[in-house]
Amino acid sequence: MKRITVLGSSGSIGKQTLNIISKMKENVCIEGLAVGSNIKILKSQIKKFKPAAVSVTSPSDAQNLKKWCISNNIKTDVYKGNTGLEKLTTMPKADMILAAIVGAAGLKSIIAAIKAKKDIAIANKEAIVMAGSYIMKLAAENGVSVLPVDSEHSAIFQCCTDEKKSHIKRIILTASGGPFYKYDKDFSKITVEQALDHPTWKMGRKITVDSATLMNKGLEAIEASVLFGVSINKVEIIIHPQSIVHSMVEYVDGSVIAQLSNPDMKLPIQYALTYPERLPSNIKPLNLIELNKLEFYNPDFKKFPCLNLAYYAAKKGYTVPAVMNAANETAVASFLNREIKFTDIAKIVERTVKTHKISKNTSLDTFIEADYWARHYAEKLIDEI
Ligand SMILES: NC(=O)C1=CN([C@@H]2O[C@H](COP(=O)(O)OP(=O)(O)OC[C@H]3O[C@@H](n4cnc5c(N)ncnc54)[C@H](OP(=O)(O)O)[C@@H]3O)[C@@H](O)[C@H]2O)C=CC1
Ligand SMILES: CC(=O)[C@@H](O)[C@H](O)COP(=O)(O)O
Ligand SMILES: [Mn+2]
Repeated sequence: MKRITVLGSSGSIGKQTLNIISKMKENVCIEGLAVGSNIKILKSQIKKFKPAAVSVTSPSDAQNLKKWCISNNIKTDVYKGNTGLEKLTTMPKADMILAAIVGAAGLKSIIAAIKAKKDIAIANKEAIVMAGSYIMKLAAENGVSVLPVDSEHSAIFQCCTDEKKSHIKRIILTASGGPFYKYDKDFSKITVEQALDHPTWKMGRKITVDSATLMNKGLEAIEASVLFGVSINKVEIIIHPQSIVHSMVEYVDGSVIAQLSNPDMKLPIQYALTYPERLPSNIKPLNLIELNKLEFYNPDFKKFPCLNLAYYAAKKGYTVPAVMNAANETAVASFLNREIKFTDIAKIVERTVKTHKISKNTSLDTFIEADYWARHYAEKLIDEI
């Protein structure tokens, strides 16, 4: 029996993870759950999964939840704040942490989990972009596996089993293109509702906006380079509107290996949970005849400047990806609050990245300081708009 702690259990990935686990009771069970402030969803998850402990952000939420557990005769411990999140993450009985907190907010819990020698199923791509080199080094030192949950990276992982890195010629990362790939109207007038209308995936709000700007694919290119130890120059992006081919790996002999399925995050989540086993799943079987055609196009780097920014950040390295990520998180939150235009997102990220003075120190504190600086700088730019 594998014992899993799910960080971000009230989110899109978190809820799908619990859905899968509820159908795999003989193989996997829940040890801990963490949310930010969505106590309503957490209460229903506590009732169903009876975790040993949970964690929430605010002290008052934690206090009320403790009372609720006592009055419902539930023996779940309740932790609070960042220290509570780390305590939950390092609970001795957990075998694996599923990291699905959105944004840099998830970084410290991932570090704590690795130090406690927990395997990581990682959805939280922002943490990898921010401090990927540090995370991977720490994982290697602690003998910890970092298993991808992101659909493209799960695909690449499945296309790479038992292959030498030197055999990889390039990674071909597929992108749906988001809602605006063929959009020919004024991008500055794009509304929040339009940006949240993703053509193939139903996800949290932040990643959905990233898919619309194609920053998601930029983050994923960096994520692929870090997770698979491959130069960013070997990571290429290709638009594939059907989201059936989740990514491909081309080898030096010209062989290209791809992983296909209908778009459903339950598959990569389940694979990360059960790896190296494969268990049956209830995802819709792939019917290529019914699908009829799979299309592939070049990405438009002019229309989607975030793609260029991500490659620029990856090539500069050191603190630049952390700065780009933090500026993007700040700008996307501001767009979602209807404070800035869709096109301001890339502008704010670019100005923040280009103003930043790179630090070549690779300590965790350096990445955290770069993230902090970038958030403040981006906020200043937003105030000036
Ligand atoms: N959704 C998807 O299909 C995919 C997502 N990913 C990645 O997975 C991650 C999660 O995405 P998604 O599930 O869509 O996001 P959601 O916005 O749906 O969920 C985010 C989760 O993070 C929690 N959270 C946010 N801040 C904190 C905090 N400070 N402390 C504790 N918990 C916090 C939220 O809790 P609360 O609800 O209480 O605020 C919620 O449970 C992202 O990094 C995303 O890029 C990758 C591939 C696919
Ligand atoms: C499901 C998943 O992995 C997302 O990251 C997805 O890739 C988003 O779609 P885009 O290809 O539009 O960014
Ligand atoms: Mn993805």
